[in-house]
Amino acid sequence: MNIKDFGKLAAGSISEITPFWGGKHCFDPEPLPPAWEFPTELWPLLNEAVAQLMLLEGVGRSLPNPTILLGPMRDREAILSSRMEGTFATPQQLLLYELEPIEASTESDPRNQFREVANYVKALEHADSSSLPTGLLLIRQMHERLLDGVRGENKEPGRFRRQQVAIGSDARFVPPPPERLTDFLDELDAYLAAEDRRFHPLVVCFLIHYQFETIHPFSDGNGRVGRLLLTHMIKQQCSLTMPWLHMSEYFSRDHGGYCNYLYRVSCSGEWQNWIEYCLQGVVRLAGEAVLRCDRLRRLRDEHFERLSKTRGAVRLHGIVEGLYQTPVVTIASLPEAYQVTYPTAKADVEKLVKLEILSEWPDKHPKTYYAPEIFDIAYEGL
Ligand SMILES: Nc1ncnc2c1ncn2[C@@H]1O[C@H](COP(=O)(O)OP(=O)(O)OP(=O)(O)O)[C@@H](O)[C@H]1O
Repeated sequence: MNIKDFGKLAAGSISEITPFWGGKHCFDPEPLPPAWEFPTELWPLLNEAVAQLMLLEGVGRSLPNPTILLGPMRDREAILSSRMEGTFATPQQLLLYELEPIEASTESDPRNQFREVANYVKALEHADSSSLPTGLLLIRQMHERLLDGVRGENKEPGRFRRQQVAIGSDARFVPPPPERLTDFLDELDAYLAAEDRRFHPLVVCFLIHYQFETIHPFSDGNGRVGRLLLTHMIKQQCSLTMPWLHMSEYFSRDHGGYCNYLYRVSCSGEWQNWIEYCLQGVVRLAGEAVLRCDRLRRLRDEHFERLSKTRGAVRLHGIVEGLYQTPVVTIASLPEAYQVTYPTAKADVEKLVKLEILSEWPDKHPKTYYAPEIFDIAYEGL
């Protein structure tokens, strides 16, 4: 860590630590809230971000079935947040792994990565269904789910770190040492539980995201858990009915830029730039999510229109609705989910293929079908 980067306006202090591969200095952040005032020139952007978020909430709430939007958004978040940290799965690999999770046999087996991405989805779902307040216990549970069953050293699911870490192979940033972690985490926990009326709740989420990443409480998974927490906080702090907004898609468009904004807060207290950058992301992503939702809703109407001309439409409706949650099925996966016999499930799939709602995925055994039109909208650009 280049301590010359840290000036008088730094959002914390540099201190000496026991030398390790990343040097002999670390950064101790000041507890939240920062000694910074939200500037009047950011009000129009904040208003626009909140308006876009509320529009997304309205569109989401008006959906006949919220999974139309939530399923694809969760998957996109899991894929992109993991990709930022070098864990890769394509949408196809994620969906097929979820359909049939086969354990990885070695650390280098790519199924390890598919599992981590699938775990990310589970961690999002866990946070959403948990009745725990947003605090350290929930954060540990998210970490536990994220790294559950993943092979590799230093994973320690659900445990705060007991060793020094550094960010980047060049140790560009060194978080506080493990012996001071409890103090920093207790302060963060207290801030999470408090209601800070000095800042808009949406702004509070981004202050906390910075603080969490700067403390870096785990030996692995900090980037992803920080962004899982961010999704959850945006829902909670902004009183959304569902976690509609996920920020990784925005951060991943310029990973270096995102990390630089975080770094500049530490070095020179550049809260304004960080918050402005995040609010711009909210405007952009919420707008994109509204459009995606609109396209999925119109496609759903069109699918139901196609179904209305077919016998057995009521049962097929249920299957098609399920495709908006997960656009991939095997015949064998249907009988239990829809209380039908295997021959009925087979006939249903054949009807959906005829209606061009399902297509067979090439070279898959057992035969696997997916909904190409849903897939293209849900995973566009991934
Ligand atoms: N200068 C910085 N200050 C604070 N946080 C930062 C800084 N630079 C990057 N980060 C955060 O740290 C994350 C990466 O940290 P690191 O490489 O240690 O990941 P990790 O703990 O292995 O987590 P994961 O397994 O999710 O990658 C980034 O995605 C970003 O959220």
